[in-house]
Amino acid sequence: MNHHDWTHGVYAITDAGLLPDDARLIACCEQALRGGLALLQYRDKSTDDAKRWRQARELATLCRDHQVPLIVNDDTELALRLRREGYDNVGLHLGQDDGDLTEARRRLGAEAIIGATCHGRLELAERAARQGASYLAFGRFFVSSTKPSAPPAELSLLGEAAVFGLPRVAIGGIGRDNIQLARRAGAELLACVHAVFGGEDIEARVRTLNRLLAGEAG
Ligand SMILES: Cc1ncc(COP(=O)(O)OP(=O)(O)O)c(N)n1
Ligand SMILES: Cc1nc(C(=O)O)sc1CCOP(=O)(O)O
Ligand SMILES: [Mg+2]
Repeated sequence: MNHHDWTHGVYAITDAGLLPDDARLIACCEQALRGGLALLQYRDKSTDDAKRWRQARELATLCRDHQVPLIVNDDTELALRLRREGYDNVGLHLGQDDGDLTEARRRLGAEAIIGATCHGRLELAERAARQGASYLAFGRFFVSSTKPSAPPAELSLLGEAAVFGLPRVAIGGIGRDNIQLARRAGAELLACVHAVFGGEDIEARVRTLNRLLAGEAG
């Protein structure tokens, strides 16, 4: 797939509470894409497979139109099914309990973007890098209303993780007040749910985050 550089910038993650139906999900993601995303993640914890397939496929089409990769959270089978349909812009994000990364890499192929949750632990990052991760996600760094139970991590970890030579994602409470802090600590990708989808005028919200990342005042 021809896509923009996905290794730097705003990484938006969907939330079924904030985007409760297909129309809102697609309209809000389109606004976010217009604001300029490096990556978009489809994160839906429901067990409604038909809905998940329908929504993920629509998002894959939308992202392809914007030349942005769509990352499917948790679900290797769903990512694989989309790639087999020809959506080569689809990747996968795996947490520590979401299945085997080596196996996912084998099944999705060398080109697919596969990210791994590493919480606040360098040994998890080392293992994920060895197993073929494309990026390493650390967090949560700040208070997250989306996932208050996520274990906390120190910003200094981001600098230490440079040793793996993979793009570093910061997640957890990232927004306009702290995005520069996380960037300066070493994160190339700044993952946000609430800061992107938790209010009106999503395109403007993403543009503000991008301006802050570019070092301009928000
Ligand atoms: C970019 C990114 N980083 C971390 C996570 C969290 O993954 P996980 O620990 O599997 O938790 P859930 O998101 O599945 O609740 C993520 N999704 N994306
Ligand atoms: C999905 C997720 N994972 C986290 C982790 O630390 O692993 S924090 C988080 C939620 C991020 O949402 P918000 O930007 O609204 O805080
Ligand atoms: Mg998960």
